[in-house]
Amino acid sequence: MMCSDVMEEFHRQMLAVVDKLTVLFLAALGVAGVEAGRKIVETMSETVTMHINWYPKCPDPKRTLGLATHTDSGFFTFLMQSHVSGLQLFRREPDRWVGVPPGALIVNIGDLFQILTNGRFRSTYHRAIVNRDSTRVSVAYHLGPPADAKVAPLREAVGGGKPAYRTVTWREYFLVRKEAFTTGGSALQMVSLSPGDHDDDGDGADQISEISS
Ligand SMILES: O=C(O)CCC(=O)C(=O)O
Ligand SMILES: [Fe+2]
Repeated sequence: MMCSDVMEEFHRQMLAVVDKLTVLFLAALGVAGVEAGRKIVETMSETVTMHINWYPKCPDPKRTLGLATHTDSGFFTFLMQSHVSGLQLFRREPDRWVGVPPGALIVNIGDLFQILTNGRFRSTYHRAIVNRDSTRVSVAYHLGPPADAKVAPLREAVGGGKPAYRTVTWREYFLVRKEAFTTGGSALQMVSLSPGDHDDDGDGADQISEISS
């Protein structure tokens, strides 16, 4: 079997999982009917990118990172990793880094899904550390909308309240993230409709990186 065949088969299988999972996420938010959910899922899986990350071993792992602290910007990411651990998730109360057991299949919520669900599902800060003795491989399957599709909080997620975020396209949101990256701010706060109210939208990756594991 050629590599492209394997990737296509993987993609086909992943879309089936995405379909099931998204319908469940949306049902939890009260999006009426499977059909309405399916429509959103279709938009959701229009931009798929797959990253294969390879982390070389490092003689002094404390002095570097394999992948710096970030949230994924799209809707969500499925992350598979080899038997070598390295992925860490940022958790609050108390602020700390939590290691993910090797071999676990991770589903990371991205920023656009946080916007779509009006903050009911929250994106996760994560990073990858390197290993002294072993190289590590991970496969990230990122899902997002077409670059110019408008993403706004779903009516069902807003309920009787107010939308917490303004409408953005992914293309536009990339620029906001770039600005946040250079200023050390939080991109989600920058598209928030009431910035002061979202303290848990993150302090920006720079500050979080300071917190030791
Ligand atoms: O290698 C990992 O475990 C993390 C990869 C990741 O966060 C990404 O590709 O966005
Ligand atoms: Fe990531």
